[in-house]
Amino acid sequence: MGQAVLEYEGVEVSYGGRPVVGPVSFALSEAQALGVVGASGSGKTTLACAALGLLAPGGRISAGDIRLRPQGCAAPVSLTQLRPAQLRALCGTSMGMVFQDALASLNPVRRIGSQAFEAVRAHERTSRAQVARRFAALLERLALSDPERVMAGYPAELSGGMGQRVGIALALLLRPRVLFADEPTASLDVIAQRAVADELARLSADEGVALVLITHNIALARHLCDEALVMSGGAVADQGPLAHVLSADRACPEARALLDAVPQLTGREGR
Ligand SMILES: Nc1ncnc2c1ncn2[C@@H]1O[C@H](COP(=O)(O)OP(=O)(O)OP(=O)(O)O)[C@@H](O)[C@H]1O
Repeated sequence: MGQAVLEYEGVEVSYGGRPVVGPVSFALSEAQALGVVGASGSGKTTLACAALGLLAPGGRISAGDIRLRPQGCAAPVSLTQLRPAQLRALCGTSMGMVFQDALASLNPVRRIGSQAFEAVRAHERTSRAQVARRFAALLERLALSDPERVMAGYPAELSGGMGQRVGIALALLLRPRVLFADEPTASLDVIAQRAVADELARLSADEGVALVLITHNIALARHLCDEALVMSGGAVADQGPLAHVLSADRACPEARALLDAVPQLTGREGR
C-alpha cells in the first residue's frame, strides 16, 4: 500500500461521556475505497462525522486519532488537534462528504448554481462561468439532464433523487482527496444509481480519490470497494480485503446477516 491519505487509529467516539463507537483503526491510500457496512445504528455515520467535525452536540472523539494528508503536505495532519476553523478549511477540498439526505444540506433560498459558486469560491479563485462549466459536466455525468435548468433552480424544485445527485456534484466540485459517501445511492432509481456508482469508480481510479463508502448496499460496496469494515453495535466486527470479509464462506455473523438480507428475487412460480 502507498502512503496513507487517511488514517484512523484506535478512534473512539463518546456521547455525554459514554463511549458509543470504537475503537476503529484503518488506513486508506490514494485510489483505495473502503466499504463501511453494518446494521442501522452500528456506528457507520458517526465514524465519518468524527473526521469532519460534524458530531452532534455532546459528541467527541474520546480516544485515538484521525490523520489526514492534505494535497502537497509532507506530513499528515492530526484532525483531533485542529481548531474548528482549521478543520473547516480542510472540509470540502481535502475531505468531502456526501450526506444521506443531501437535499436537506442545501440552502433553500439560494439558487443551486449560486450555492455551487459560493462553495468553490470559499476555497479557490475562480469565475462563475468556470464553476458553472465544471458543475454542469458533473451533473451530466451523474445522469441529470438539463443541468442549466437545475443550476438556475431552487432546492425545492428538485425531486429527492435529483437533490441527492446535486449534493454529490457539490461535494465533487471541490475535488476532495478523501470522500466520505453516506448511502449515496439510497434515493435513486437504477439508472441514476449506475451513473453515481460509475462516477465514484472513475474518481477513485482516474483521480486517486480515497473513498469511504458507508452503505447497506452490498452490491454497491462490491462494485466500488477493495477493503471492507463491518460495524456492529459500535464496534468493528471484521475488516480486511472486501472479497474476504464479504465472501459467503468466510463472513462473520454480522456480515452474513447483511449478505442474507440481500433480496433474492424469484418469479411467482419460484414461491
Ligand atoms: N446525537 C447522538 N447522541 C447520542 N448518541 C448518539 C448520537 N448519534 C449517534 N449516537 C450513537 O451512535 C450510534 C451509532 O449511530 P450512527 O448514526 O453512526 O449509526 P449508523 O450505522 O450510521 O446508522 P444508520 O445506518 O441508521 O445511518 C447510535 O446507535 C447511538 O448509540
